[in-house]
Amino acid sequence: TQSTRPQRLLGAVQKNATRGDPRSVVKAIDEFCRHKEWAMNVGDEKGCILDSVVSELNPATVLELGTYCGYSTVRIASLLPPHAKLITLEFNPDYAKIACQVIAWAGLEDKIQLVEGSSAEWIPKMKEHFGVKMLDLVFMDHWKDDYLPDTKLLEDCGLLRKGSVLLADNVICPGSPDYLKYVRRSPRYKSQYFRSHLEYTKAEDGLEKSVFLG
Ligand SMILES: O=C(NC/C=C/[C@H]1O[C@@H](n2cnc3cncnc32)[C@H](O)[C@@H]1O)c1cc([N+](=O)[O-])cc(O)c1O
Ligand SMILES: [Mg+2]
Repeated sequence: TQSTRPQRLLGAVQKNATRGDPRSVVKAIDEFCRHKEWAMNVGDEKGCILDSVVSELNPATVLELGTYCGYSTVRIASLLPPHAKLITLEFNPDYAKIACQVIAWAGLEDKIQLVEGSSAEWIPKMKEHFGVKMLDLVFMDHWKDDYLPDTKLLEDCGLLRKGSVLLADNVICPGSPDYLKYVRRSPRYKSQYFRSHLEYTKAEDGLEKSVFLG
């Protein structure tokens, strides 16, 4: 039977990356996507912006929406301090299976909790189920139409505190216009656009970093 692109991406990790070395896993995926098959990872260029936001924030609790193959999951988790936790939500079981193996190859299972399920279902369960008090960082990279409703859900569930950071991928391409308008207009956020390019291409894209002001 035919393999899927995520399966081929995992194969490239297992072939070219060193077990337990997250940076080699990130590199292997970027090489695969740049030279073999494009895939919707945040990628190396926007990934550097992601790295700088994570490193500067030094978050204890991170939520990622949309794991896909686990590229940004591994990228973020490799920069977290010792007792920090990253919870990542993925509702496609096939993608979740691949991401789980990519995370294991990177040796980051102890820092990452991969949950197979939807943001709508699991955001309201964050506190009771994971003992999460507040989220320091939310990385949004799931369906672009869900960025805004999920942001409002995070607010309503009391998961954001003064200083919590929302970092959204693809605010230009494919774009999330309603989300962008909301965070840029709302007095409750201080928003900043980091201009970059769509992963592995020359098209414009960027990340929007929005600090919740409480
Ligand atoms: O469409 C894009 N991303 C959508 C990503 C979606 C991923 O998040 C999961 N998901 C969705 N709602 C969910 C709710 N809850 C959990 N997982 C969820 C999907 O199963 C998928 O794994 C995209 C597209 C391009 N592009 O150039 O076309 C570039 C990018 O960087 C992109 O991120
Ligand atoms: Mg993306």
